[in-house]
Amino acid sequence: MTERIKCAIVGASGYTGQELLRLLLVHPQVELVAATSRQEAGKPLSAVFPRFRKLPGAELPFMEPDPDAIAATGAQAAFLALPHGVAAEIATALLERGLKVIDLSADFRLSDADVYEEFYGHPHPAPALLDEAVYGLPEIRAGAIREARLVASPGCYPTSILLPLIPLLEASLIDPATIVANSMSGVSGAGKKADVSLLFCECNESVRAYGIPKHRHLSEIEQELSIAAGESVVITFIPHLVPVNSGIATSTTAKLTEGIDPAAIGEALESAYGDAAFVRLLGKGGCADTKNVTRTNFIDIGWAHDARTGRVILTSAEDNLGKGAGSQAVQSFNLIFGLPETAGLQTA
Ligand SMILES: NC(=O)C1=CN([C@@H]2O[C@H](COP(=O)(O)OP(=O)(O)OC[C@H]3O[C@@H](n4cnc5c(N)ncnc54)[C@H](OP(=O)(O)O)[C@@H]3O)[C@@H](O)[C@H]2O)C=CC1
Ligand SMILES: CC(=O)N[C@@H](CCC(=O)OP(=O)(O)O)C(=O)O
Repeated sequence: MTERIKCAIVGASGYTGQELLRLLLVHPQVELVAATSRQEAGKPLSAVFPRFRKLPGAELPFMEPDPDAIAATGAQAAFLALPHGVAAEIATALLERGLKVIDLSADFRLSDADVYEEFYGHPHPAPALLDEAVYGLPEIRAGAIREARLVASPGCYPTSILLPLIPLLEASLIDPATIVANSMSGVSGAGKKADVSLLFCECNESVRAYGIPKHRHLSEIEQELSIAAGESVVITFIPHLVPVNSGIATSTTAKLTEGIDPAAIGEALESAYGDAAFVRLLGKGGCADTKNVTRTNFIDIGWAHDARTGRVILTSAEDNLGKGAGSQAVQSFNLIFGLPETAGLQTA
């Protein structure tokens, strides 16, 4: 049997950290050697998360997020499930110690430090690493991810918007100036923090838009759409909070390019993702539903064309903690280490 790859999860007590624990504790090619939390340091994983009791590795104690101590465990790769700002500092220290880093935060997703400062409100903590970081959408950048030392795993909303749109923009099937994306996210998307607006009675049985008109995810969405379109793209993005634990449903519309047969939409999606392990195409008229993707690494995508308005309608669904965060990061990890892309991720 080949040696298992030693992995660390930094920020393992939060929501995406817990999702990474769920996947990596049973990943056939991984040995989890470090899991950090300042608040839970010293306690075994199983004491903090009883759902992991009796799984191999569940008695590993949480440790402090100290880069020297993490490197001393022999970890070859670190998943960072930390707040932005904090992640960049720890990433720098771990890269210096020879680890590969898969960062779930927004710190390395933007290639321009000025755009980071505009959207995140503080100067970038490690601008020298921005050129090297690879935006970790495996369906689009598998080749670069395989060679990467530092992967910036995409945000949850961006994944659900970018994957349906990129093939259409690359083939000039839609007008980039007309894109509108409405997304609905479960509450775990906000992380495991005390915040009055996230209390049960503030969210349950209620739906609200937020973050308009310039949610911070617009920065990476527009960056990646602009690359696909070969021109600067600016879109309207309206996120909503819905009373479910996890899952993102996104509905995106854009005008079909004049003279294009609507059937080209389905053909472009099929050509881009027909062989993709984790993209499930629902075809014309298909409406993606979060209940089919939660706790998986799948994203489901459907499409329609409204002849009355000339607009294409795309629907997509993913788990914000899965394809939108933890499992997508594991998909990149698999590519970096030359494992089957699906290793440890075939859950339903
Ligand atoms: N939730 C989601 O759906 C998604 C989240 N993301 C991004 O992933 C990252 C993690 O998100 P999420 O899991 O939701 O966050 P949580 O708030 O749930 O967890 C944050 C984790 O980081 C640790 N942490 C917090 N502050 C520090 C610090 N200063 N130094 C070291 N460790 C710290 C916490 O543990 P402790 O305080 O005990 O140290 C905890 O383990 C964020 O950047 C988020 O934006 C990306 C995609 C989707
Ligand atoms: C519901 C909810 O609050 N969602 C979060 C998205 C969190 C996230 O994915 O953060 P990054 O990708 O930027 O790391 C938000 O809107 O801020």
